[in-house]
Amino acid sequence: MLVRFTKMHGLGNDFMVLDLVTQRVKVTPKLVKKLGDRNFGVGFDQLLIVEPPSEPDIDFRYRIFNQDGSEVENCGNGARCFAKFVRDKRLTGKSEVVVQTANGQMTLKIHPDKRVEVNMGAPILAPVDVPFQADQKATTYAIDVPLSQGDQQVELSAISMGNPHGVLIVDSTENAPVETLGPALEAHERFPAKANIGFMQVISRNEVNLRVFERGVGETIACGTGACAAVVAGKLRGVLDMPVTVHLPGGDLEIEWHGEGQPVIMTGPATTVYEGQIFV
Ligand SMILES: N[C@@H](CCC[C@H](N)C(=O)O)C(=O)O
Repeated sequence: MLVRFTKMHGLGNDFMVLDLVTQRVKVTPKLVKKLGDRNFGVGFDQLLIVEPPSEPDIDFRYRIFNQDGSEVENCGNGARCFAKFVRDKRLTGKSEVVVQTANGQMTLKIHPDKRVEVNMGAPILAPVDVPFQADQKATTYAIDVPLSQGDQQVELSAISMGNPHGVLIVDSTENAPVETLGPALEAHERFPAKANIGFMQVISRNEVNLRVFERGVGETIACGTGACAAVVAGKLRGVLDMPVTVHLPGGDLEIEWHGEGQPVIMTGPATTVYEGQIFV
């Protein structure tokens, strides 16, 4: 069967977007892995699926698969591309749409300057809901990380933006041990659903550098939910004021969060690369 798709990116975090409002495809982990292969398929960090809503107050259902075939709860950069996609494909005439993810709702708003603002909802801080194994809620947790050269202790904040994140503060993102600590923490036993791991360098109270080792992918050049989790961690740790510019290897995001119970607002670009068709 020939399937239409669009290749997009949000600051270089790249996506294959499938419209399952007007076409039918059985999406399996095996198919996702095949399509996500950068040598034998289309290649992407995440596959984004646009589906009709299951409730009347929602515009679309938004599903996300990592390159390794796992279905996940959220993708921030993908959300901005989702908004551009449904407008460009005339699946909606609205410039503000409400989407349903596996873990909640998000509102996506296209600005006149074409940047997309996403209301990501309130971060989840209770360890059991991240999920993160801890006796009680804290701003940071000290955890032992088994590495081939011996155990290392790190301090991290455990935050869910619908999907689980661990955020570490480092002196410099350039020299951060992303390749070693990233995979070890992603699969750490205290994150039972695994986690995305962010390495944040605080430049000033309104500016940070960030690298993210993404669950199910590896290091990507931008992670939207990772940027939101990092800003939440920085505010909880008393080192950031709002708004915050997050410099990721692929470009900048503007993030705002005003405290517990409040939604995180993320604003940034969404880009279409090309349209394609592939036999599945
Ligand atoms: N690239 C993303 C996050 C995608 C999902 C993540 N890898 C997970 O497994 O939770 C973003 O921009 O937020």
